[in-house]
Amino acid sequence: MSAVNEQGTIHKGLDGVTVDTTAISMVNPETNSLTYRGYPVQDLAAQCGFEEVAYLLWHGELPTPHQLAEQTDFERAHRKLSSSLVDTLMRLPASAHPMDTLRTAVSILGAHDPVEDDNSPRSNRRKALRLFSALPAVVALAQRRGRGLEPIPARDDLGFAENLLHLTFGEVPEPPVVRAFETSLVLYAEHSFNASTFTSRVVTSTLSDMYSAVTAAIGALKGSLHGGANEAVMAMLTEIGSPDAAEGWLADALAAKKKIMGFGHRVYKKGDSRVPAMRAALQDVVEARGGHELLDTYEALARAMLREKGLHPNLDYPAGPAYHLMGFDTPAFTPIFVAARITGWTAHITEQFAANALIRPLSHYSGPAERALPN
Ligand SMILES: CC(=O)SCCNC(=O)CCNC(=O)[C@H](O)C(C)(C)COP(=O)(O)OP(=O)(O)OC[C@H]1O[C@@H](n2cnc3c(N)ncnc32)[C@H](O)[C@@H]1OP(=O)(O)O
Ligand SMILES: O=C([O-])CC(=O)C(=O)O
Repeated sequence: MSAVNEQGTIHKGLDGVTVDTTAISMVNPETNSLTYRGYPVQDLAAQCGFEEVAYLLWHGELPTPHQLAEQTDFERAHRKLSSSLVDTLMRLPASAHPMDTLRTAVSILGAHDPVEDDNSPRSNRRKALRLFSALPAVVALAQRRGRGLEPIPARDDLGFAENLLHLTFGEVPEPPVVRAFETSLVLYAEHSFNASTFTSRVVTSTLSDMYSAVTAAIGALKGSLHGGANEAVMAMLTEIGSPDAAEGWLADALAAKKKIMGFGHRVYKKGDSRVPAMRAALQDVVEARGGHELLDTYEALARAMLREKGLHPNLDYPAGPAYHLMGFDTPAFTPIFVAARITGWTAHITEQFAANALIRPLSHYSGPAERALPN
């Protein structure tokens, strides 16, 4: 929504404002499409591993086998968290949300990086890979801790997605579940100037460091209007309970002026480009694991929402129930989003450093006119 006053147009929420260029991804709401460096995201999800997509986002091209092997060697060698980091994370209050654990972990990783203040492209490339490598162990630690379990060691014979699943569950699930999980990582990896990515670019624009920018981005992603919606979707579907209850539940929620989690989007108005691929991945998980009633509830609510509000699901809508059926506890959902989006965030931080301008918008003052202090 924008409003004009004597000081110019106010673009509340920066709605519709183009603030910079990016060569990383393109969201096209007219065609409901999303490309990473020119490649349609659904093609990447179908044909590429998450590590290749990470390389593409960082470097602009898909890797050669040699380039991928180099990246994989680094990633597998840096999966282990230091014992002091594990001790600190395990001492956080049991009530801490896993997103707080992740935010703290990134902050500590920054404090322990010996060249933290060097913002050269080479150094930032190393930092991005270091975060990418370490985050699965933090995601898994947070979920296991919630279940009263100790962390377990990474397996360096497994790919990124399989290793994250192994670290969480102590075993690698059946191939359809692994594929569905990897699809979700590819779909979650990048989405232009969304709120958390923009946050990371704002922090970067002051010439701060990558760890600070990522720490801030995690905070922005946690909110339920952004990444936190995948957790809120699961809470909502659980509360609805059955397909028959969806219509009545929605009528009550809309009458109470509630936002329905997992629906609507700032940019897409005709449907989120990533939903068809994630809906298919959810179907695969249901076929492998059961959950037909949950899927029917999902469909019943989506139908009612389209009819009542004309709103389509966003990526968080299928991702929430898919993660639930894979066995993740709900508070692990947004942390998984972080483990995927670290690729997009760090690509944007690097792009921002390469052509930086301090991000500092204006505001229209609406407080009292200038006045004298009381005597
Ligand atoms: C990966 C991601 O981050 S995707 C986004 C995840 N977030 C969610 O799923 C949370 C639920 N969705 C929403 O809150 C919104 O759709 C947002 C925040 C994603 C986008 O919001 P905006 O672009 O600011 O649109 P805004 O909130 O102004 O909505 C426009 C209208 O649609 C309505 N609307 C939009 N989304 C919803 C929703 N999920 N439930 C109910 N009404 C909605 C608004 O109430 C508003 O109606 P009004 O004009 O009568 O007041
Ligand atoms: O683009 C947005 O505003 C939110 C979103 O879908 C994402 O970050 O993946």
